[in-house]
Amino acid sequence: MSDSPDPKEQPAVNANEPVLSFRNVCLSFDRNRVLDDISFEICAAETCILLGPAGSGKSVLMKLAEGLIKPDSGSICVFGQEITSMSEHDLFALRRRVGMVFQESALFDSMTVEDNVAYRLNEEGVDPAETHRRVEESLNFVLLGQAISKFPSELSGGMRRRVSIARAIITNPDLILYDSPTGGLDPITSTAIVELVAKQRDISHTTALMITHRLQDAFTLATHHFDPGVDKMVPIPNGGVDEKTSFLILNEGKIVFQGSTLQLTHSEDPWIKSYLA
Ligand SMILES: Nc1ncnc2c1ncn2[C@@H]1O[C@H](COP(=O)(O)OP(=O)(O)OP(=O)(O)O)[C@@H](O)[C@H]1O
Repeated sequence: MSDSPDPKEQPAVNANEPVLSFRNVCLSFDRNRVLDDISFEICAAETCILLGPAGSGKSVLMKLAEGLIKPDSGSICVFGQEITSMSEHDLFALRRRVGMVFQESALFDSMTVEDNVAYRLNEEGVDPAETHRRVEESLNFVLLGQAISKFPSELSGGMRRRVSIARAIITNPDLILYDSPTGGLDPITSTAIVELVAKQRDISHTTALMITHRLQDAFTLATHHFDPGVDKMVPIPNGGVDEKTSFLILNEGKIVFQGSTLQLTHSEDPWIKSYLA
């Protein structure tokens, strides 16, 4: 057992400090530098969209944020706590405050949708009636209440992605890490998933880091709001953008852009212009 305090018992999110921060983070595999001097921060209620060509280091950056791998140098703080030197026990406790949506949904095929979504609550020993209520609430949030008794193999790719989001939000996380939540989905299904990301951002104001390979999804998220009145995502009027959504772009392990949607669309940098073209 560790002497350090249980992160779950600490104050939810201090609005004055970043929820996630990287400072001068470097990582090499076999002398091949895959992340080079990465520094950025995401504050409470902000959504950071992580873009970049294949192999630019997006997934590695997310694995570092989850504490699954350690950097060679630099500092990574989650909820103000340095995680690069944290024990597995403390990381485990800290991850209870983080929702993760993995690239391929990563559902347990032998479990029903209900058991998949309930997984973390069951691990924490939450009362079964309370767990069932929260599973229903999470599944209703992702518009999948009718699938509660099904198995993952009975669901479409888009439905599995919804279940994955329901599983990530059931603990009311303070940070959500979305690793390519629309990867492999057709454009219409992708937009439905982006709508859920917007819904979580605009209703629960959860801090988020989202990798996407699809520029269209990134800009849809940046230019739309979820409107609870009509229960769907709508364009922000007058060509507006969401002020809490920003972009981070990697290329060959380096940050080549960091800033707002408007800064991105007005960038004069030749590489950025050709990447967005
Ligand atoms: N465990 C590993 N061992 C060695 N090299 C690795 C390892 N994981 C990632 N890499 C290398 O690190 C680089 C960045 O990989 P990463 O998966 O982060 O890219 P990415 O931007 O997420 O790509 P994609 O868009 O294709 O998912 C790649 O060159 C990759 O081959």
